[in-house]
Amino acid sequence: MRVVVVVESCFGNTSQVAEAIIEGLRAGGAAVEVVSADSAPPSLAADLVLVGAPTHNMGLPSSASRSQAAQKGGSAPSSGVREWIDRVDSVDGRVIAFSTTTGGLFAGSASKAIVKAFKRHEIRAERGTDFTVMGTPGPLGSGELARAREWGRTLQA
Ligand SMILES: Cc1cc2nc3c(=O)[nH]c(=O)nc-3n(C[C@H](O)[C@H](O)[C@H](O)COP(=O)(O)O)c2cc1C
Repeated sequence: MRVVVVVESCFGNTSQVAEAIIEGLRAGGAAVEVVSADSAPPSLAADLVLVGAPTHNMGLPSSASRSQAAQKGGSAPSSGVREWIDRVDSVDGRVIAFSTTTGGLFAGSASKAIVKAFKRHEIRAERGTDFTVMGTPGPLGSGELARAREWGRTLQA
């Protein structure tokens, strides 16, 4: 199985989750390529395309929210998953979204926003799993990396 993972991250937590998912996928024999959303190509073809981002303001990061992340010590990529989806021509393969969130009732979810954004481009994406961070810079909640590895393993099926 060939997998492409498109990821955005300001403080590194979503990237860590992506790496753990990839470990799980590779343990099952998948060939996995990871690409940063700011340099992802407009057309992708794979058996599985995973798209992950941190939750900002209950949805996908924007240039304004990335600047806010940078003010809090994170990095601010010039563009991310939101802009990549806007310039996507085609994605051939099953698409599954994941995200990191602080959790709770009003946290929102970037994975939900990813599914909606693809829908606007008439591309079907499924909502995968959200992983919990303990605060804006992280760290990830206890056990979340193990859960990400396990999730990666199940995606192999
Ligand atoms: C500007 C900004 C807005 C945020 N808004 C939310 C939010 O609405 N809901 C939430 O769960 N987390 C929110 N967060 C926390 C992020 O989810 C957290 O920083 C992110 O998951 C960490 O992932 P990263 O290390 O990959 O950037 C926000 C963070 C920033 C910087």
